[in-house]
Amino acid sequence: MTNERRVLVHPDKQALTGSVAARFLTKTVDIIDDLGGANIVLTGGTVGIGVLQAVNDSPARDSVDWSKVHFWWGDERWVPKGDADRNELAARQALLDNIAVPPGNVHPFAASDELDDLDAAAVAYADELAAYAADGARYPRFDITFLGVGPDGHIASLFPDRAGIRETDATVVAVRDSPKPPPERLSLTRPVLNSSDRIWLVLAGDDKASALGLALAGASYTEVPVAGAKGRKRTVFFVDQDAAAQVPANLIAPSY
Ligand SMILES: O=C1O[C@H](COP(=O)(O)O)[C@@H](O)[C@H](O)[C@H]1O
Repeated sequence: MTNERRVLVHPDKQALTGSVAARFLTKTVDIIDDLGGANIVLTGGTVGIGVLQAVNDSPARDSVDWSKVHFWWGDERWVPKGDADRNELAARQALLDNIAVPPGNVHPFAASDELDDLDAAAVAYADELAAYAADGARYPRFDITFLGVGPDGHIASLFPDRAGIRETDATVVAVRDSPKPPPERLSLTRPVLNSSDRIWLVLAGDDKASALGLALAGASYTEVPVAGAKGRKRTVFFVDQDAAAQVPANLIAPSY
């Protein structure tokens, strides 16, 4: 098995989200068969939530034993629990509220009306990760990590030329200077994201083409964070044609 990065191009965003949803359902069933359970890291963003909606709409949705799946988040915006900006809320509305996942298997970051302090929320999530880790580890084995990608190349809440993307010690960072609103956020760090067996990046639209092209051309991950995303076994970019506009043809794998 190779862990080279692959780019799978789809005609449009709807085809992309449907295809990723189908793969996700099949792969999750396989992971549960092999390992007894699955840890999935979710993303916010338009395509990430579109994938969850497509999973929800799939006739195969209930082929997964959701009681064996734990859901985590790669990042969260520091807003109140019911705020429309919250990645957790969007994921719950798109999928999690509609499947038989036990509440204790869902691991959201704290919200700004639950804890006073952003640093305390980062520590709380680091503790939650550690509570589900194998002996001696600081976070669980992650099977699939979804990442959206911003037009500036950010992944999770790790932004270009900010401290978070350089962090290699902490598992969770408090972000206070996000160039994309809201400014305060929480994020897993790059080593934790990259510990995942599979990273599935999901992005669509011509505003993402430059970041994707630069990342695949070898840009520095401190300048284009998506360039530094690499899973232990697989790293797949699921993109639409618009986002793929600057991807070298030799990197595009057949997707069907
Ligand atoms: O703020 C965020 O943005 C990115 C990408 O979002 P998109 O709407 O441009 O696809 C997302 O991956 C991240 O989780 C989120 O907090």
